[in-house]
Amino acid sequence: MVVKMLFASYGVEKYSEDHIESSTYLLRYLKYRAPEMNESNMAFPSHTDKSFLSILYQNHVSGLEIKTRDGDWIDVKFPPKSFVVMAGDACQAWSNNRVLSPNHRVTLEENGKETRYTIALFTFLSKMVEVPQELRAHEKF
Ligand SMILES: O=C(O)CCC(=O)C(=O)O
Ligand SMILES: [Fe+2]
Repeated sequence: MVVKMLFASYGVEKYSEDHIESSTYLLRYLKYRAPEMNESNMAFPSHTDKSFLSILYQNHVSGLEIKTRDGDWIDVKFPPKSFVVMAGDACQAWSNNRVLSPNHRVTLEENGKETRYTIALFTFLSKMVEVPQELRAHEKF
């Protein structure tokens, strides 16, 4: 569904079925216990995902931050029971840099007591990433 919407928004929906058929999936469960006294609150250092898309679901304990194109770190607010969809490096390559695969990290509240749980579903392409013909011109940065 997300792939269909993404492809449609760039006018290349006709490639979405083929893309979905070539997708593989990895599900990861993450547990972040609250930092102890004098322990770093950087629970997951800054990185980009290598996936095509990353779909995240968290419990009520926040902590995910994303770096914008302007270099500002912003907190990601998950409304209750919602998913966050983030582009990975393969999506940035596929879109010829139109979509940003953002740097992101997880920092926990200094005096927080609660454990953060996340479920992350990563989608990957089982073949070489190919930029659709329609997106090849006008490379965007
Ligand atoms: O726990 C999160 O919200 C992010 C996890 C993450 O960035 C990852 O597993 O690559
Ligand atoms: Fe990540």
